Amino acid sequence: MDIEKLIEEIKKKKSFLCVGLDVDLEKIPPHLKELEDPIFEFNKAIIEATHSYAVAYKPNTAFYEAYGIQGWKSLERTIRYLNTNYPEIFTIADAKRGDIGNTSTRYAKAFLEAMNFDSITVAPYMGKDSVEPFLAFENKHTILLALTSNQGANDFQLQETQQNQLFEQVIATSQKWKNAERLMYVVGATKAAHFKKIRAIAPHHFLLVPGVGAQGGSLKEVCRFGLTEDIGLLINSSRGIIYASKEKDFAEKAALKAQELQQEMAIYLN
Ligand SMILES: O=c1ccn([C@@H]2O[C@H](COP(=O)(O)O)[C@@H](O)[C@H]2O)c(=O)[nH]1
Repeated sequence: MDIEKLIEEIKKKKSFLCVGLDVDLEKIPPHLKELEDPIFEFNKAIIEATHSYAVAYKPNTAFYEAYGIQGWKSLERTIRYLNTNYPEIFTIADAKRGDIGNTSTRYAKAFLEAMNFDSITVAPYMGKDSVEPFLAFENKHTILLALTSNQGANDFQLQETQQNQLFEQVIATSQKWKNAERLMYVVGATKAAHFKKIRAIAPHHFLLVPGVGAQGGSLKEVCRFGLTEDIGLLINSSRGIIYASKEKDFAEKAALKAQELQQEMAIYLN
């Protein structure tokens, strides 16, 4: 999907919400567990209930890989369902890959070609030649981990180097790489204090922002400096939406949570 289509969808829905599909069989309603593919059935119900409030879906691959071959099958059915029924919705494989170039190409093929996701999250630690194979895929997007939402971001990303903090170098340097126009960045909502600085280095790039909801990040604080003329934000909430209820009304309750966030977003878009 090209970026203009994503922006068009955001404007149409007045939403820059990304719903995280992090399915844990221990948290889904018991009646679904009797079905042949409970993970897919759960996702399908969540997608049907929330798609009018969301412009993106982000399955974190760990939640599927944890169930072996059956998990991969559920992930494949989920992405196929989205691509078939809602091709206007942006899809993110939150896989956090990255390796020597030769191997990165295979990761890129797996998620961007075979599974046909619109984008994939990538770790920047191995540098340019580990990221460029992802950027080579036309009409696809690479979302580089810049400043993550967890406490451990202090260990490396927020370390002062001679000129600035390490995450700032990641953002500044990666913009010089080939096909950097297809680059986005992950920045945690829990790091709202850094958004002004980030926008000074990356004024136009889209930021994927996890950490609203279960991790306590503030949508309002993120929007204060994060929003751009072309919106430039995708705000993810996973547990806060998909586990709003663990009973039979789970999809209904998820829709209410998604709508709540969408309505707040519509205010900031005005
Ligand atoms: O910095 C990061 C990068 C990725 N994530 C992922 O986003 C979701 C957040 O889930 P919630 O349930 O809304 O907390 C999850 O898949 C994380 O692995 C992140 O949280 N922070």
